[in-house]
Amino acid sequence: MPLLTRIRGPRDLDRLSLEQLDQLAEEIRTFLVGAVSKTGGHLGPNLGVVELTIALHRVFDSPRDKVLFDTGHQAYVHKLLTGRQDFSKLRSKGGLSGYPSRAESEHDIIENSHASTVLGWADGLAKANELLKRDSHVVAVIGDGALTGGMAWEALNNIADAKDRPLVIVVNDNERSYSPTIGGLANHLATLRTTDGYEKFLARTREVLERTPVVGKPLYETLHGAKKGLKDFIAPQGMFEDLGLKYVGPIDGHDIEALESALARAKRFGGPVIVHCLTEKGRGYKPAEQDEADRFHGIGPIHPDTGLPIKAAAASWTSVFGDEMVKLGREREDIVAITAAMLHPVGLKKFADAFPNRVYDVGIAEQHGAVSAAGLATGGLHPVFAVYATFLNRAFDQVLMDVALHKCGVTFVLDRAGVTGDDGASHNGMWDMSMLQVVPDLRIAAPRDAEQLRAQLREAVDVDDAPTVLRYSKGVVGPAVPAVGTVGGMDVLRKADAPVPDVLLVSVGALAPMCLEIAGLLDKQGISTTVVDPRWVKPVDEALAPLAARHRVVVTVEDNSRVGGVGSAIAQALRDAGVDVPLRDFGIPPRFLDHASRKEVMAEIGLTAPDIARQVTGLVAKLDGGRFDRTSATRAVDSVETARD
Ligand SMILES: Cc1ncc(C[n+]2csc(CCOP(=O)(O)OP(=O)(O)O)c2C)c(N)n1
Ligand SMILES: CC(=O)[C@@H](O)[C@H](O)COP(=O)(O)O
Ligand SMILES: [Mg+2]
Repeated sequence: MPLLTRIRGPRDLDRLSLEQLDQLAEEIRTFLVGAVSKTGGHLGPNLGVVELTIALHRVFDSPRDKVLFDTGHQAYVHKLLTGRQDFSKLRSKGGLSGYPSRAESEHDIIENSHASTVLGWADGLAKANELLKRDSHVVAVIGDGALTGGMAWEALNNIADAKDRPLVIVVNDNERSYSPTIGGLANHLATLRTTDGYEKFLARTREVLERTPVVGKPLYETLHGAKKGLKDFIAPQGMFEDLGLKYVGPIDGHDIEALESALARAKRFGGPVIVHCLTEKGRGYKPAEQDEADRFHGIGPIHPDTGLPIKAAAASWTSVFGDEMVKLGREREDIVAITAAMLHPVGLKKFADAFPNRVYDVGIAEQHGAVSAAGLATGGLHPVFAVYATFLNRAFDQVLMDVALHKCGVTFVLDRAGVTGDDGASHNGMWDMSMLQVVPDLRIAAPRDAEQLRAQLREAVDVDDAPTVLRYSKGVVGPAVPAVGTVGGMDVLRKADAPVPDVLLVSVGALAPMCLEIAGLLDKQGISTTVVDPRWVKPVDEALAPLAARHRVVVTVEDNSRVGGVGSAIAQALRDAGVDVPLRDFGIPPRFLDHASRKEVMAEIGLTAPDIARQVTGLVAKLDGGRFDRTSATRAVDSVETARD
């Protein structure tokens, strides 16, 4: 990589000729395939923005000028050009983040990997530049998928209002989110893509007319002056133009010279301007180009020559959900599915194949998805909105005020709940069970294994007068964890072998195997433990308080924030029931977690069996300091119904 290794910062690009820039682009593609095939990551999106990112850093002067990326999954090339070329530990602990990171570089601004926020950031930065009279440009790169998000349009509405506030918006249009981008906007962009750009027409006309003596120049001026009508006729740009935004394009997003020319013009424009670039996701790497599903949007480690995964996919929580949805779809015609531009990742592809007119891809528009679900439910259907837990954050008010307030039977299935790890802070599904605790009548289930996922999904879709939520982890589904009894609606996973058990351990969702391991470790300390799985964690099961009263201490373990999570809700339920048994809640601390593997993050935050067992042992030891009279406790064992044969 003779050229790439010589690029230590964006200014090193200035001395390269066009031929060398094309060579650099090839070197970057080779680098990306070689590096990301080892680590996994967003190969497709980054292969699509090689020339675009080179041109951006040639025309704009980062970090004085701010180069912003929406979602940030397509910022690998930006990292390569801004002094970060060691991708050996990409997305791993201590290695480069898979997204922009302020800790890594002054060239990075937005770390949030939630889509459709870049234009808001750009609007704010442009306003600050204007007010502080700062000589700095703002250029925001937003994908056609992210442009389907409502926040992008809220920002555009503001940006278009300030005709003299410089701001360059680059639409990176590769016609896809994961799947082909949907909706009216996508169709409009397609119109812009397919017509021969007005700019090209004008450039050609100027050439001809300037060679035409006498009438040529005035005629050109007239033509240029009639731009609105002319533009709509030659290259309908209605939407952006009608918003008052200057539109430049469509530009070949793989032609560095054309890109630089368009970006330079946009930079000089002195107001808000959109540069519409046509790119190809996965460009230059056949396996990605030929990947119909999502052009290698996000991959695990692969064989670089074939693009085939190194590890075969094992049964995941997602696949268990997807298969059960197909069965449900056959049994109940009222069941419909919603996805926010993530049909495959949330496991709805099979449902879509089986029931093509009963699945709605709303684009990257989770808020709309939730409100639309309220409409679907009110219209007599039962929508199942499958979405990553962290992406539901932005639809909180819609869940509260549209779905719950109107008692709509909507089921939200939250994939990637809990610590996800390598996608960094904004991808952990660590807020859902806190956020949703405050939604009246909403019920939350946290399945511990595949059988419980199937069962709880069926229970959820049977509720037609309130929202229900299922949440489960990323990746391979855990081992089957059978119940040995029940108490109320809760499953007993392990009965204490003492008449007055020490610990009632409340295990939430997929952490059941770890909780059983904790109980085993406590056994070795002579501490007896009952392990229960509430199954439905909201509302708190009525049998929990009386059961707690028969133990010396309650311990809750959840893959959610400690703040306002299940542990907090159970503590409140015990207080309300007048049961003052000490409670210790284990969960994710309320802080942003740096990227690392899930296992590493869980260890870092102490959500491991040894860590928890150690703390519980200390707790019980304190109780044994004489504060607790064992004889006063009644027998707990008989309160557990013996397991059905
Ligand atoms: C709020 C939100 N919902 C969903 C996602 C998951 N997601 C990440 S990238 C992506 C597709 C983005 O498409 P586009 O903006 O066109 O970028 P491209 O990958 O095509 O470059 C989606 C849906 C997200 N990051 N944020
Ligand atoms: C950038 C983005 O939000 C998605 O591509 C996300 O990285 C996917 O995560 P999974 O790999 O867990 O599906
Ligand atoms: Mg796209």
